[in-house]
Amino acid sequence: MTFRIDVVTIFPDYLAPLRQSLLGRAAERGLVSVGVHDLRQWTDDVHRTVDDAPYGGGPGMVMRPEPWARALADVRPPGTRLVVPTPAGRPFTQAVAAEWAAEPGLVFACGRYEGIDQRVAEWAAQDGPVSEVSIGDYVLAGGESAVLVMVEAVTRLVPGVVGNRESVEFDSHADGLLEGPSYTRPASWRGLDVPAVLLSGDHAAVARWRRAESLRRTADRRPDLLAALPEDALSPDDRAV
Ligand SMILES: N#Cc1ccccc1Cn1ccc2ccc(-c3cc(N)[nH]n3)cc21
Repeated sequence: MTFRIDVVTIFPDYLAPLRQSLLGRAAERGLVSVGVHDLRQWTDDVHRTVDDAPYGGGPGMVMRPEPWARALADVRPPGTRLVVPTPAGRPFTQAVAAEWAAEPGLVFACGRYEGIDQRVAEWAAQDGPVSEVSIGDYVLAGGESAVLVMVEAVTRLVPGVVGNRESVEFDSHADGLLEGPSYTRPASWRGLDVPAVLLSGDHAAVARWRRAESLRRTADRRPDLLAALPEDALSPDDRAV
């Protein structure tokens, strides 16, 4: 089953990286297919206008609803989730990425200016789920960068895309915690040594150490994640860290 991704934008070249590396190989293998569409294709004036002044006044311009409705009617398979990046969205998280990776595909609407007329999201909800999401608490100039981030996070979770399943199952955030530190050769480098337990060959001790480091790092850098863990997520050993 091919995971289908369509992106509608006024800057199609911005999405060129979607053809590279991991996603490129996944596309060649038929696991993922990507379509990028220029919104201006669905305008009907000589200037190919996609924006207009905001009702109620205020700075900047807002994207007109009609070109979006025409584009989505052509591009979006019925029932496919429409993802609209926005600074005012719900947080996009690893859990959301995993949820979406199990669906048949996604359509992304990349806004620019001050965003897209809100009625587009309302209208689109008639034909399937609509998710207005934020990739972080900062304001970008448009949705394209957010789409590159989300496509990368979602497609690496599509079965078969990442060869070694373990490398995604032990991701940061996969278990609600940050992953701990990683090391490789040499064992001693510029006076800095790899923690001895990792050289011990004692797999149980390594697993305990890694869990402790993950908890320690999460408590230090993201106490909010620790607080959000379900009650039964931490063992007595965990609480001793
Ligand atoms: N909307 C809006 C907006 C509102 C005020 C000022 C500037 C913009 C720019 N903009 C237009 C489209 C668009 C899409 C996504 C983001 C976005 C997502 C995250 N997580 N940060 N920023 C921003 C976007």
